[in-house]
Amino acid sequence: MTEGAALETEPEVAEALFGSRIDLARQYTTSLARRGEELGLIGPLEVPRLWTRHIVNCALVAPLLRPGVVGDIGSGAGLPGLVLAIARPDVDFVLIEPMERRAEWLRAESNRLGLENVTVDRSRSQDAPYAEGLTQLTARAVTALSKLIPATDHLLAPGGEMVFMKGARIDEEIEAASKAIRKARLRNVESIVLGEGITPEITRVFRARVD
Ligand SMILES: C[S@@+](CC[C@H](N)C(=O)[O-])C[C@H]1O[C@@H](n2cnc3c(N)ncnc32)[C@H](O)[C@@H]1O
Repeated sequence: MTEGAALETEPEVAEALFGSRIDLARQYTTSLARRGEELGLIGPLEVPRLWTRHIVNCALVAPLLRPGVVGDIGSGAGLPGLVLAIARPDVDFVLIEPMERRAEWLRAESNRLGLENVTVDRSRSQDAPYAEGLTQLTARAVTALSKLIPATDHLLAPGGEMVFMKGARIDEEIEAASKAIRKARLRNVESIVLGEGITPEITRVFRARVD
């Protein structure tokens, strides 16, 4: 058994989320558990709860993605970008991360895992031009919606979607971002809860569409 598998607390949930890609998810988890703290990617308290709080929590977003190119803003350790790229080999991912050491980790990990659907762009979202536009954007723990929306809306193609993971105060954040939401002309704004009754670490998502 790998260290990643040893950290798994809900094997049946993991298999439902990752299917035949479960071994890749285990390899990534093992690697993050071994090297994440030393590389400053995760705090020491996160290792024992890596699987539930981070891997499963991110993988719950996978069913919301559609074929196309997803930009993951501020991927850091690869959360949610690498987890989603493992769960959804039918979707292409651009991991947009400005910090050199983190971008290096993301490149090395995606190569090691053989993820052909991942490219890494070492830049800030504000400086990352995608002429054809991205289909969807994901982000987790980057910044408040009131700042994240104006820093990312230019990256989306018409009809593209923001799918941002948020904490328990999501509704307050949406309220505080009302001006940014109007300015970016976001439509179908909603807050979604994923994983209820499946895992203790539910995931909250802000989803909205651009015209
Ligand atoms: C707190 S970490 C979260 C990392 C990861 N998403 C997670 O959930 O563990 C925030 C990350 O956002 C990145 N970041 C900050 N500002 C950014 C920007 N303007 N564009 C893209 N990434 C940014 C940081 O370099 C950092 O890796």
